[in-house]
Amino acid sequence: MPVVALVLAGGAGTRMGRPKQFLDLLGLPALLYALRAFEECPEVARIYAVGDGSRVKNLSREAGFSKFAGCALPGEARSLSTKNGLGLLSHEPPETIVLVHDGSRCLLTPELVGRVVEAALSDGVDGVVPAVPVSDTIKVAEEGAVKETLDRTRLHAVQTRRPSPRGLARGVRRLGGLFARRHRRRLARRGVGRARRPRPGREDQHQAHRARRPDLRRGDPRRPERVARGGPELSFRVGLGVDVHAFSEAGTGRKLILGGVEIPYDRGLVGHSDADVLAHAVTDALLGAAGLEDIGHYFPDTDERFKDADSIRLLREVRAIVGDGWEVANVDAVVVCERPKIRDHRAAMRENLAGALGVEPALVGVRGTTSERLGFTGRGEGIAAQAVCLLESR
Ligand SMILES: Nc1ccn([C@@H]2O[C@H](COP(=O)(O)O)[C@@H](O)[C@H]2O)c(=O)n1
Ligand SMILES: C[C@@]1(CO)OP(=O)(O)OP(=O)(O)OC[C@H]1O
Repeated sequence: MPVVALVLAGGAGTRMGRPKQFLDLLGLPALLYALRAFEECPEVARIYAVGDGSRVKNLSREAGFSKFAGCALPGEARSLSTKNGLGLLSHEPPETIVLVHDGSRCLLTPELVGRVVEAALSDGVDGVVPAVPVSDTIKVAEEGAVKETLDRTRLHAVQTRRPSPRGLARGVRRLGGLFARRHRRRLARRGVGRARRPRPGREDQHQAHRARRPDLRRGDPRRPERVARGGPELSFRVGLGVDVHAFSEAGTGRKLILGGVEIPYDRGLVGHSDADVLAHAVTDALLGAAGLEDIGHYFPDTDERFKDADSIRLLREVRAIVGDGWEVANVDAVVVCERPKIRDHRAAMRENLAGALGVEPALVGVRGTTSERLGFTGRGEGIAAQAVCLLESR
């Protein structure tokens, strides 16, 4: 019975901000590992894909793969991509087993593919999913209250999409992919048809962003975030922000704003905006971590729109510019001045900054220090602030 793979590689990576299947993993795109697992599995005769045809084809050619047989365009939804892919299989014999796989699940091994095929070939099986037993305690909660603790001996965490619907190609040819799927579901609702059988998977077969291979532990220089230096493919990025503002003369009525908090003091800081030196340092740290331009690029001090601007609002705008592909792991900031002492305002500052960043205040540190009367901060001429921001890709 022929076995073919259909690798879905057309996702835009909306949640992560870029296509996961092309993330750099030890110098190679994640997708290549998924394709290789099928290439090296003797049971698989051909590999089809859904995605950017020329990119997938080049990847296969450069890797010397011999089984690549064609690529279909992605659809707007995952189900439509699968349908497009299944459309490529019209010339395959009706009894073909189709291994449908998500191309971003790159730690698949030829052995696991082989085990799935073996299970799919056994009698009475309609489909197979690789899964691992759940080791966590799973509770059902409603409105914050625990309702039930599930019996985990019955639970399996499924590691990939439905990989081997036997005869699906035949169904697709006759009925169209979506109908075939709906048809199957209707039968299942009625209790007709055969259940999909979970197949023992391996914990390390998860998607790229959840990879837990024991040989790629944190600190190992081969971990993806370490090897892809400097490029946009890093999983973590750090940024540093530094800012300085001079004190106004006493009695001008200029407010002193730090981290969005108005601090009672006889002098404020001079600036085009509200001169919130702390918010500016955090903003630049965030921009730096995201590999973007600096604060002055987005909010020029020649633009009247930013005259006396609320810098916490500007930080919120920058957080939106950075986008959902990055999660703020944490921020830490230091304010340098002899006076005023900021210790009583730190909690409010952390709350304001965290609110603009869309994270919990616990992830934003703010501390104050003097410069032991040295330098311009020591002479009370102004305030300096520094911040670091760590971003983690989603
Ligand atoms: N602007 C400041 C400066 C200092 N603090 C607090 O005082 C502690 C001691 O500062 P040193 O510079 O003398 O080490 C510092 O750890 C802060 O708790 C402050 O709140 N605001
Ligand atoms: C936010 C802005 C807007 O003019 O604030 P400024 O008060 O000018 O502060 P600075 O830190 O010198 O530069 C950042 C500017 O983009």
